[in-house]
Amino acid sequence: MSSPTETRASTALRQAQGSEAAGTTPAVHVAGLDREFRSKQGSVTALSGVDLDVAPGEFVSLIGPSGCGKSTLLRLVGDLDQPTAGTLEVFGKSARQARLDQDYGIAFQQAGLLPWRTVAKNIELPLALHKVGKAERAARVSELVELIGLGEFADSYPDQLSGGMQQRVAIARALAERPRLLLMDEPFGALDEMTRERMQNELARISAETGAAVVFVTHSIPEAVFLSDRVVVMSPRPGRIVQVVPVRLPGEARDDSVREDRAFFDAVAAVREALHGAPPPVARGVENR
Ligand SMILES: Nc1ncnc2c1ncn2[C@@H]1O[C@H](COP(=O)(O)OP(=O)(O)OP(=O)(O)O)[C@@H](O)[C@H]1O
Repeated sequence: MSSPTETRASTALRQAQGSEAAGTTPAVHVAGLDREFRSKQGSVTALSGVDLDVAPGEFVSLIGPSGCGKSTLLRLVGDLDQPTAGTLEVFGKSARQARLDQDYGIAFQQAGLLPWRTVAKNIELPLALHKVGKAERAARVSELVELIGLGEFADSYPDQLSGGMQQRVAIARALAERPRLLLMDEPFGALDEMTRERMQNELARISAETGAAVVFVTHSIPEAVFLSDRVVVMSPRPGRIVQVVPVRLPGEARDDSVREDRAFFDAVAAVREALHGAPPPVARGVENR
C-alpha cells in the first residue's frame, strides 16, 4: 500500500517498473479483443482488435465517442459479458476467476444503493454476502466511512444523502473487499460540475491511498486527464484504440491546483487532438468540460 503523500502516478510508475522487473502480471491484459453483438436485425461490432495492459496501481481512463464500446470493454473485464475473440486476463486469471476471487470492485453511474439499508449496511453488503465475521465487518465499515468522509452518516439511509454522497457510498462498497482493481463506468456522470470536481479530488486521494488499479470510463476530457496515468482514446464504432496519452502532472497530489497547471492544459489538448484525429463523428458524446 502506498503512502498518502505519494502521488498515484509515482505509485503506478513504481509498481509498473517493479512489475516489469519482477515479471509480475498486469492488473488487466487485453489482446486482440473483439466483441460482436448478433441479433435478428444484424450484427454490431462493438470492439475490434483491442490491445491494452493496465499495470497494478495504474489509473487508466477510456474515452471516446458515444457507442464506441467503452462500457462494453469494461463489462468484459468485469465478467458481465463475454468476448467474441481475443485474450482477456485480470491479474493473470480469467475474468470469471478474478470475479470469484473478488479481485475487483465495480461502481457505475447509478450508485445502486439499497434504499432500505443504511450507509453502513450498504457498504458491508459484499462482506456479509461473503460471510465475513461481524466484528471484521464492523471494523472495515468504520474504516471505509472515514475514507469517504461520511463517518457521521453511517446510520443514514440513501434518500437522506445527496447524489455525490451516494456515489461515495457506492465507491466505499466497491472497495469493501480491498480489491486490487476498480472498474468505474461514468460514476460522476449524473453529478453537477462542482460536486463532480470534488468527487474527482476524492477519488484521486482514495486511489493513491488504496493503491488499487482503476479502469475508468468517462465522456469528460478534463476528468480523464485529472485522474489518470494514461488516457486511452477510442475510435467511433467499431471501437479500437486510436491513441494512448500518458499524463504527467506536477506535484505530490492531484488536487485543485493541478487543474490550473500548464501540464494539465497540455494533456487536455493532447487528448482532444487524439479524439479529433479519429474519423468523424468524433465530437458526439464527448464533453470538453
Ligand atoms: N447487449 C447488446 N446488444 C446489442 N448491441 C449492444 C449491446 N451492448 C452494446 N451494444 C452496442 O455496442 C456498441 C457499443 O456500446 P457501449 O455501450 O459499449 O458504448 P459506449 O462507448 O459505452 O457508449 P456511451 O458513451 O454512449 O455510454 C453500441 O453500438 C451499442 O449499441
